[in-house]
Amino acid sequence: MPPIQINDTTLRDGEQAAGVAFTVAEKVIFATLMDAIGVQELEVGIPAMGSTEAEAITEINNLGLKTLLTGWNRAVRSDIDASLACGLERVHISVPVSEIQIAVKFQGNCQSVFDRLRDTLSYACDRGLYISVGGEDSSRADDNFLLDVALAAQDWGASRFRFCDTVGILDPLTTHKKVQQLVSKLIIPVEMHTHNDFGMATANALAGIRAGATSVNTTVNGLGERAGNAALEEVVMALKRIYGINTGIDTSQFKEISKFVVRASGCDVPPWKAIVGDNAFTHESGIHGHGVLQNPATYEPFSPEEVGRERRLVIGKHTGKHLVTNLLQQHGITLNQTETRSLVDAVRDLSVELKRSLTPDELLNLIPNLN
Ligand SMILES: CC(=O)SCCNC(=O)CCNC(=O)[C@H](O)C(C)(C)COP(=O)(O)OP(=O)(O)OC[C@H]1O[C@@H](n2cnc3c(N)ncnc32)[C@H](O)[C@@H]1OP(=O)(O)O
Ligand SMILES: O=C(O)CCC(=O)C(=O)O
Repeated sequence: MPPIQINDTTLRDGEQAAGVAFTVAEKVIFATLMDAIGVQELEVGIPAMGSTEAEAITEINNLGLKTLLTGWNRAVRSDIDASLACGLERVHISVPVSEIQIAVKFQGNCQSVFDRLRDTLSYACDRGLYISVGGEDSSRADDNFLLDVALAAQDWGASRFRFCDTVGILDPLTTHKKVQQLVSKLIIPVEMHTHNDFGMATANALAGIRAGATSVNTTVNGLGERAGNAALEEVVMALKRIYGINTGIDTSQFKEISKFVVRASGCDVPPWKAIVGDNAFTHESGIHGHGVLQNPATYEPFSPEEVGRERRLVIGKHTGKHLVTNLLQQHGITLNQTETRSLVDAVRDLSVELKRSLTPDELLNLIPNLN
């Protein structure tokens, strides 16, 4: 498969998550962190939103980062002016392509999609900008209409077309079919933009890549509108580990960047969240512990260090004798078989009572001889 470009939109679609509002300083730090780990492109915000957003974008643009910076725009000339005022050299222009979106935005006038696109594309082209075009709600659009819009965008100077599953209604098989059709007819690259309303944002992003898309939108932790977007850490690790595609991104900083976004957004990630969740490399169950103690690959798809994590073995309701014995050995304690079995039973009872795993001290306190 060809190289894949990550175009992270935490600063645009990530921040559109209800209740999230990054400060200028947070946006600048985030962009610097993403640049440092080698993310190729950032959708850096919406210049037309006004002065604070424009200030953040301008400040990031002035840093001279290696990562490419793209501003999000409606098909409106004043939006392009706002992007230019921030010093951006790359703009993304979005047009609605489904019947329902065209109805609410352009009063059902499909010709308006082409007219506005042509107008803003020529306006941006005349100013020497790199232009990406997005088909908002591509997944619910008529396939022929979507293709006509994408071909028109290509003819009028767009350098990339974004396929958007705006309300996250696709599954990977349908995504593959739709994106393959688009890719086969276009010369310009196709970018995937997927939402997680049915929990398939990452899977659909990957399906689009399998179908020939060469760019993909992500957000850190999957932060984004409603149920969020395809998560940076999931897409990059799946590309690397499932398809053998190295994006060149330093994945060892994923946990640190995830923590930064948790703090800046005020949105925590659940313990079971892939890659960055607290439990992603934590083992408690007896059978898993028994396996991991001999060979971690029995229950880990890749090593935690690869994404800035550490393996944790904890004692709890599901723990068996091997894990308990291992922890006791670390404290220089050896029990016979009967004592170990009694201890495992006591661990189960206390875990149920406390409704959590036990600390090492709590485990040691259960040993009769130590009480
Ligand atoms: C699927 C997506 O994520 S799309 C991106 C969504 N992101 C955001 O909306 C976040 C930032 N948005 C904003 O700050 C504001 O919406 C602004 C600055 C862009 C516009 O603000 P306002 O002038 O107050 O308009 P408001 O937000 O109420 O309505 C949106 C307007 O944009 C128009 N519009 C929406 N999409 C497009 C488009 N792709 N091209 C052209 N016009 C569009 C709507 O028809 C409506 O037009 P109207 O002002 O003539 O009625
Ligand atoms: O870029 C576009 O056209 C819209 C992107 C978007 O946020 C979406 O469709 O959910």
